Amino acid sequence: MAAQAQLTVPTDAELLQAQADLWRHSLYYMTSMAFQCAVKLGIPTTIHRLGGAASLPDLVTALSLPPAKLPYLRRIMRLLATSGVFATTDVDVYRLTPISFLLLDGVDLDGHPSQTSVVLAATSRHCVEAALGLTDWFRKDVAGSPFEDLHGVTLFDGSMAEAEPEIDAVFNEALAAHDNSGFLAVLRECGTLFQGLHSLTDCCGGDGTTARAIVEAFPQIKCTVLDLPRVIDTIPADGVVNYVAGDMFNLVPPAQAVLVKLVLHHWSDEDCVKILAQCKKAIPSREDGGKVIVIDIVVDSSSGPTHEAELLMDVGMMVLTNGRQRDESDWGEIFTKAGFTGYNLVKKLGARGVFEVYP
Ligand SMILES: C[S@@+](CC[C@H](N)C(=O)[O-])C[C@H]1O[C@@H](n2cnc3c(N)ncnc32)[C@H](O)[C@@H]1O
Repeated sequence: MAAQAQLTVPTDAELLQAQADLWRHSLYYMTSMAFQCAVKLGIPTTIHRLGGAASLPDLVTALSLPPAKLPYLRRIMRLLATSGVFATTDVDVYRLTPISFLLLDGVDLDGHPSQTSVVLAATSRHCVEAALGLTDWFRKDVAGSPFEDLHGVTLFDGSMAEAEPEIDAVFNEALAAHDNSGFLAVLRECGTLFQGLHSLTDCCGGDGTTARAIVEAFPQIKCTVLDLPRVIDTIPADGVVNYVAGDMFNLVPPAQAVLVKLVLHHWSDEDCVKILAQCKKAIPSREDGGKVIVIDIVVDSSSGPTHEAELLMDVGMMVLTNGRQRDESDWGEIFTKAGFTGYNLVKKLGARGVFEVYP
């Protein structure tokens, strides 16, 4: 008979704590919904307009809520303060934290655009219903994500624009806010990556926001943006950036460096290898200064509280797309398979890693 591992039954204290943890895990979505509610009510922007701190009666008045809702608002705000969305020092007075600073409408935070649309998209009925479909999806032999399986459309490929233009607009706004967030910090913290470059192709560069920021900081760099025709055809020529319509799986316009920012986490490993192989064809040898700059999430178990966010983003990718978040060794493997000789993880900024990858 196989030896049985000795079963240690948890103590009363451990089981009582476990029950509280079980409530927390089962009710995490209440935090997401309270967060969505605060964003939809405009609480961060209202606190900002009220001078950076607001009492509950101030909020009720400024938001034109029925006075009878004050005790309920207190309960939502208490939860969100415990989660770090707001800070509270005096009883019933709430202040902004870095999280709520990211949710201000019409306030320029120097390269950190408002993430309101990210919250609205991530907590939308479409995403929540896709996540509710995970169990069915696991039991079915289907290739697409739970989102595709449930809604019959793929995010960001144009198919949702036809089926549901309103929600497609919310998702596209969220994608732009997410992808544009923090790039000026990359230029400030990792500027040496771009110094000395004479040309750069931003692969999947969308409307050119990133490329224009690069040219503004490094005017000697001739920037080209590659994106699909349906994106490029809507961009007016600006005389700053060269816009090329095409398919990265076929050809990436040649340059000394290629930037691939927040693209690869949307794709499978096999597709990442194909995309990076095209990027490699676009650049000169390492001796001639050729390189690919990859900016993407790097899962890192030593990154403290950010690690949980990295894992949530990974499962989020699984529910919504065919992509995934990767740790450094996953990235290294993909770079090698695509034919690169080495890489340097130049810096980790929040959950994002900035890689220099050498041909
Ligand atoms: C996640 S966004 C990229 C974000 C952008 N790099 C940034 O940081 O702002 C994905 C972009 O890839 C483009 N795209 C998708 N498939 C493509 C393909 N096969 N060739 C070129 N661009 C593609 C989409 O049109 C979209 O603009």
